[in-house]
Amino acid sequence: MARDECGHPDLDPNKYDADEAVKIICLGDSAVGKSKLMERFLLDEYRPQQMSTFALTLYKHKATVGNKTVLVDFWDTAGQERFQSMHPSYYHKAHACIMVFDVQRKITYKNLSSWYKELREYRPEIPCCVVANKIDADMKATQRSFNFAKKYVLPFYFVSAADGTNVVKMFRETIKRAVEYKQNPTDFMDEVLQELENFDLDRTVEDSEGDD
Ligand SMILES: Nc1nc2c(ncn2[C@@H]2O[C@H](COP(=O)(O)OP(=O)(O)OP(=O)(O)O)[C@@H](O)[C@H]2O)c(=O)[nH]1
Ligand SMILES: [Mg+2]
Repeated sequence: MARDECGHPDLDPNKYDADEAVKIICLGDSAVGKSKLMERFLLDEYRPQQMSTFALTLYKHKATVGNKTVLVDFWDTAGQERFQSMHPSYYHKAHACIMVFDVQRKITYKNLSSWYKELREYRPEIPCCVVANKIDADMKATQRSFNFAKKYVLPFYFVSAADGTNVVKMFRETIKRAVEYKQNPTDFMDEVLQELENFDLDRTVEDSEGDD
């Protein structure tokens, strides 16, 4: 696979006429609705059939944050029945994470701690949010309290991929946080990467100025 200057295969903002590029990953047990949420946001479409994600699906999306055009790479993978580790490359250089559970299946909420633990092993500092999906099927769920998000001070959303409740809001806020993180990383390695990217950009500008 071709690698670009940011080190991501295909995540080169110049190629897509964007000012910035971010990678957002999605975690959670199988069948919690990760793929349906992406479909709802990206295609404004919801097909109710069950089809588990096989390996990896990548979606590209152009967003606007402030006055900047942002290229977003969404990574969607199958959540598996029991918790199993993701391949480290899934986490590699991610700028934000969406963690999903199904309000109708308690086990998927319980398993958030395993997902979160693994996320923090690879990406200790990136923004992460917790998403309670399928509230259309259980409206009472919104009255229950889910303390996981409070415990780790993470934004929390009640959503429905089926009827669209809160989906756009959740994705937009996550994209914004991903961009903020990329521009002001708090993880040492990410700071270095951002410096290198800025350095490359400066050099490109200087090079093109030299051409005149
Ligand atoms: N009622 C309801 N059902 C939903 C909602 N979102 C997803 N589903 C259903 O839940 C099932 C699983 O959805 P997927 O999006 O495929 O789940 P996933 O998390 O991507 O699953 P894996 O790819 O196996 O990890 C499908 O049958 C969907 O129709 C929702 O908001 N409400
Ligand atoms: Mg899926």
